[in-house]
This record gives sequence, structure tokens and C-alpha cells, in this order.
Amino acid sequence: MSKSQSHPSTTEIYFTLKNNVPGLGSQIIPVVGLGTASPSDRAPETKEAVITAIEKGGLRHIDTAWFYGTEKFIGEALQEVFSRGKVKREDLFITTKVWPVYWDNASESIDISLKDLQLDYVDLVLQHWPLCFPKILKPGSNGNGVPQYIGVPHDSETGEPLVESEKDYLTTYKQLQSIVLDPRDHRVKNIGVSNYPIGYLNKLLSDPDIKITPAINQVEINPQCPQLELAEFCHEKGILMTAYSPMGSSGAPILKLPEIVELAKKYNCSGNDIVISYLIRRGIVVIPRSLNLQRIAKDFQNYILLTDEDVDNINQIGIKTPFRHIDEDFAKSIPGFTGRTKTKAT
Ligand SMILES: NC(=O)C1=CN([C@@H]2O[C@H](COP(=O)(O)OP(=O)(O)OC[C@H]3O[C@@H](n4cnc5c(N)ncnc54)[C@H](O)[C@@H]3O)[C@@H](O)[C@H]2O)C=CC1
Ligand SMILES: O=C1O[C@H](CO)[C@@H](O)[C@@H]1O
Repeated sequence: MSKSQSHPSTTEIYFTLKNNVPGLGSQIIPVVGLGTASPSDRAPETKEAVITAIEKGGLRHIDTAWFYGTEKFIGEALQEVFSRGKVKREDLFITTKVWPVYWDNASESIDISLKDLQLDYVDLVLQHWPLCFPKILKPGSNGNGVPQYIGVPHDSETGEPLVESEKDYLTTYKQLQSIVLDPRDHRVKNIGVSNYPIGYLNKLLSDPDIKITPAINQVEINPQCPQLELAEFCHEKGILMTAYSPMGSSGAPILKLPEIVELAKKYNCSGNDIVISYLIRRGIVVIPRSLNLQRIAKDFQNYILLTDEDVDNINQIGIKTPFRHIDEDFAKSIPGFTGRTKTKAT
């Protein structure tokens, strides 16, 4: 067994965002961020997870969203970290997202996120899905203050998700563009998209009203869903990719794949190290989630120098047996987003 050969830390690696926002110039993004889509019954634990990620794990990137319901715990964590004076706001990269219920009101969604995060700007805002949902108040919500919308509305009779397919999903990105281009508006540094397949990106990029290429497209990427065509397309267009659900989401099924277990043995490291290093090696940002403080403090930092052959072998897992772990019912209308066994993820 060869001894593991590693860089000091993933926390020292940054990628450049090729943003074309006039006057902003290039910005950098730390390659590993903490994912914060915590299970709802454990959402408050996100506070300690974020503090540990920053102070013990050395991470400088946090990925969140209005939809996760964790932004206020992240806000409390950031205040605590800043109060100790060692890490400043400008040292961190914070991403949030606009959920499809806010498809025509991105500005309000950003304000809600900023208030909960206790921040005056975020480094990146993504359109969470290229979809439009109706705004339906949660039962018991009296309409005072910030409206409490149902995140994923369903038809009460058919049980079908309520997607407003006659509405234009590009509206959200166009609103984000107006915000980032407004010299008096300092709330957002970069804009991007999430869950956009190639056809949707082509539509966005060829729209005459769109002047700013998305800095990032955040999609599921892991050994079972390597997204090779989409990655090549994004690379050609100067769009960086972020891999969500790198471990296959809850239960981390990716870490049980025999190929990953073998590679971890070969390099005398953890499965997390293999998956994170595989994605970084492909030029992809990665946002693993955990509420395990020990893991957060030490398991997302070790960068393993995988060979080209290792990377090819990992890609083969998803080429031979593609499997998408995030398979939402509301995403049926987006090509390639449902039908797990036969799905070719693009
Ligand atoms: N843009 C989008 O639509 C989406 C974005 N995301 C973002 O990506 C982040 C990461 O994706 P997730 O789906 O949350 O999952 P993930 O693939 O990071 O896996 C998280 C799960 O793996 C477990 N885990 C990690 N290492 C482990 C180990 N060594 N042993 C045992 N269990 C281990 C964690 O405890 C957790 O249950 C999210 O938290 C969120 O920030 C996630 C889904 C969709
Ligand atoms: O970001 C997200 O997280 C959930 C699944 O964890 C998914 O629906 C959404 O896109």
C-alpha cells in the first residue's frame, strides 16, 4: 500500500470565478464549503457546525439557501466567530439561493436571507432551480410580517407538485442580474444558477437580455452522477461548477461503493478524502454536509493527489451505472432530473 501523498490542505485551494460583472473583476472561491441543508429536526445544530468548520476545520466557505431553514443559525454562528476577531467577513465566501416560490421576487428573497444571516452582502446568489412555484401561505400563517410560504406546494387532490410551467423561469436570473449590475446595490457579489442542464444554459446564454454569464452552476455531482457532458459544456463557457450531494446525500452511500473503499485503502485515507479530491481534481467546487463536529474539524481538508487513472476509474462508476440521489418530484419537467436508474445525468 502506498503512503498517502497529499497537499497540506484543501483549505488552501481556491478557484477563480470568471465573472463578467463590470467593475468587479475576478473573485475567488474556496474549493470546499460546508453544506448546510441539515435535517429540519437538527437545524439548530448547524450553528455549532459552522463555528467548527471555520474555527477548527479552517473552511472559509458556507453554502446555504432560504429553503434550508438554517440561515438564522448560520447568522448566529457568524456573529460569534466575528466577535472573537480572528476571522473577518471578508475572509469568508457565503452562498445563498433563491427558491422557486420567490421566482419573481429575488430581491425580497435576498433581503430575508441577509437578515437571517446577519450580513449586509453575500458572495454568491444562485437561482436554486429553473422552475416557478406559486406562493401559497403555510396554514396558520396570518400574512403579517414576512409571509411564510410553503416551500414545495402540491395539489391537495392529485398530490402533484404545483409547477407554474407557463411562467418564465429566466425571470429570476434576470432579476439577479439587475441587482448585481446596479451600482447602488451592494447586496450581492456574484450570481449563478443551480440545477441547470445544458439546454437550459443554452437558452439563458442566448437570451438577448442576459449580459452576465452565471459564475457557477451548482448541480449534483459525485461518482455515480459524474455529469461529464455538463462539466465540459460549463468549462467551455467559463462557468465553474459546484458539486452538491458529493457523498450521495443522507447516509453517504457513495462512501460505501467498493471502488471508493478500495481507493481509500490504496491512499491510506478516508472515503471523504477520495471524493473531495476527485472533484477538486476535476476543477469542481465541493460542499459536503455534516453535523458531526469531529468530522467537520478534520475530514474535509486532506487533498489526495489522485492519478488520471484513478479519476477515470471513478468516472466509470457513473458511466456504467448512472444514479441520481436527489430526485425531486417537482423536477419532473426538467430533462434528466428524474428516473434514477435510466437517467443520463446531463
Ligand atoms: N442546489 C441544490 O439543489 C442542492 C444543494 N445542496 C447543497 O449541497 C450540500 C451537500 O449535499 P447533501 O445532499 O447535504 O449531502 P452530502 O452528499 O454532503 O452528504 C451528507 C450526508 O453524508 C453524511 N456523511 C458525510 N461523511 C460521512 C462519513 N464519513 N461517514 C458517514 N456519513 C457521512 C453526513 O452525515 C450527511 O448525512 C447540502 O448540504 C446543500 O448545501 C444539496 C442538495 C441540492
Ligand atoms: O438544495 C436542496 O436540497 C434539497 C434536498 O436536500 C433539494 O430539494 C434542494 O434542491
